[in-house]
Amino acid sequence: MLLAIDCGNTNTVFSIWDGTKFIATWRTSTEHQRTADQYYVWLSTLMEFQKIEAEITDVIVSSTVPRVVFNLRVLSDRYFNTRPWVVGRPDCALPVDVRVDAGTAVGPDRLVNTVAGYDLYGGDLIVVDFGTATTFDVVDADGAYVGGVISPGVNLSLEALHQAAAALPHVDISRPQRVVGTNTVACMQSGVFWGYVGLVREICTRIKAERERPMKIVSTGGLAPLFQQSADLFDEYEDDLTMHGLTVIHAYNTGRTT
Ligand SMILES: Nc1ncnc2c1ncn2[C@@H]1O[C@H](COP(=O)(O)OP(=O)(O)OP(=O)(O)O)[C@@H](O)[C@H]1O
Ligand SMILES: CC(C)(CO)[C@@H](O)C(=O)NCCC(=O)O
Ligand SMILES: [K+]
Repeated sequence: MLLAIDCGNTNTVFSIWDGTKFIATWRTSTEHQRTADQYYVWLSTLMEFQKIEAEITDVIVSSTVPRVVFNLRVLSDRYFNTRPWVVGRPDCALPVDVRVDAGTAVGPDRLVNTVAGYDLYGGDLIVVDFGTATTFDVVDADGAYVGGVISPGVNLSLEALHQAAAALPHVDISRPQRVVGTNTVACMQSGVFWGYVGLVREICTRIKAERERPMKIVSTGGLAPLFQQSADLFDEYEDDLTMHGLTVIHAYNTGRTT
């Protein structure tokens, strides 16, 4: 079975893929100090607890944090006796082209989202991922990643207000009832929530205009459903787009589904 690891700047997600479905998914915070042994203790405890008797034969990693890759490699070598596929490394081929300025190291999560989006919906796509940053990945008609947009993430925006202004509290995002807030928290939520609705709509409209063609918009990431409720921002929502992309890239490189 395949262990797929999606390491973001905030959270790292581990999923086990049996060739047709994910049989388990676990999330932990991303910490580059965590060693291979620590990962294994954590993983094996959860597997035991959930009575999952999966024999991991393959590992694939997408990491936006370069420093964690070393320990994930050791985890794979030492405990699963397999060399991991690492997205973005030359020996891990992608089923799509990457057409960007020379020397640009595109975030592996964005490449994986591109592959996943193209696999599920075909080309001429905008993939919007609400993670630490909110990214827009533009997928050409032939599936190529051709660039995109990086915006500050929703939680990051709220946190920045709290960090920079002495009187602004820590606030969690939610959809405010009204635009005009009558207390500090409501004012902050309104600014970020409705500001974000506008940001997403404006960026997608401009991408479509710049490319002069209709494009399907696919959203993913923890906060995507919150924004989908409020307006017709997206055509599709996928809760585990990145994980799906990892299985596609693994199959492309090995010729096996698991
Ligand atoms: N209704 C909600 N309100 C606040 N936060 C939410 C809500 N729903 C999901 N989340 C948050 O969304 C996050 C999941 O998003 P996702 O995994 O896409 O990105 P991330 O882990 O924050 O970022 P990265 O992938 O860059 O590490 C979780 O941290 C969770 O706290
Ligand atoms: C933008 C993030 C942080 C989103 O996770 C990640 O994709 C990244 O670190 N990207 C590198 C720069 C780029 O994608 O062009
Ligand atoms: K993510």
